[in-house]
Amino acid sequence: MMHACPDSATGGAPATCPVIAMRDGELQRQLHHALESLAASRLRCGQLEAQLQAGHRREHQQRHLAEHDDLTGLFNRAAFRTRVQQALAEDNRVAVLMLDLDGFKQVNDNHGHAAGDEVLRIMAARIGHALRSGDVVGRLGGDEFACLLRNVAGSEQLTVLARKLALSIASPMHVAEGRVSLLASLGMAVSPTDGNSVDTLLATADAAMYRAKRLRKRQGVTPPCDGHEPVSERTDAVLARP
Ligand SMILES: Nc1nc2c(ncn2[C@@H]2O[C@H](COP(=O)(O)OP(=O)(O)OP(=O)(O)O)[C@@H](O)[C@H]2O)c(=O)[nH]1
Repeated sequence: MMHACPDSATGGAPATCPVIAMRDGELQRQLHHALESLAASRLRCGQLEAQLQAGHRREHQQRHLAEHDDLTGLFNRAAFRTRVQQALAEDNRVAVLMLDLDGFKQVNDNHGHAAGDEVLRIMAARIGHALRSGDVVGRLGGDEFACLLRNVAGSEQLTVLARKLALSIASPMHVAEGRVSLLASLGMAVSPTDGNSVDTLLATADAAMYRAKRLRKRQGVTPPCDGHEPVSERTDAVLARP
């Protein structure tokens, strides 16, 4: 059966429309085919979207692995350095606080390596809790941690933080059915006073930390001292300068 359909090209005059002219069965077959293609396309779109999301997840995981320390979940040394670099490019006053546990080796020796791992995880969490939400914490290796503080207001803020950290770290913990109480030696450097590069800031904070450690060892300081004295000395010395 032939149908007439309006044709705008002929000014609305009826014209023969070959598609409509097909048999109803043929139209249904083509409609069915079109719907099948549509369903297949939707399925393919869904599969592509899932593949894309899996790719993004893999990329995110790989980036996370590349930037984070497995044991504590903190930034690793390279990622921490990158954050310091970014902070120096954006902020005037950036402080790096370096921290190394004292006598940590004894934990491994006395309680086992797994207990040592647990202590490192607990210390990482304690350091994170002591900081503001925008601050950055990294584990530079072994029992050495570093904090990056941006928009540092002044020496008082750093002194308060150093004491808070030292006290938090020193509080006893229970691991492997034993009680562990450790101190940490801290050192810090502030830009621009102590330098404007990642290397200088980290090296200055590191040197300050080792001075604090040497001092502590000379003094034979042991827990339950809160361990902040060398830090406040260092803080005052750094921030007293114009
Ligand atoms: N459990 C555990 N131990 C580690 C890890 N990484 C490093 N260590 C150990 O941590 C210790 C760090 O060495 P030191 O800093 O010299 O030990 P310390 O007793 O703290 O010495 P001081 O800093 O001089 O007080 C070494 O014994 C390492 O084997 C780790 O991921 N897990």
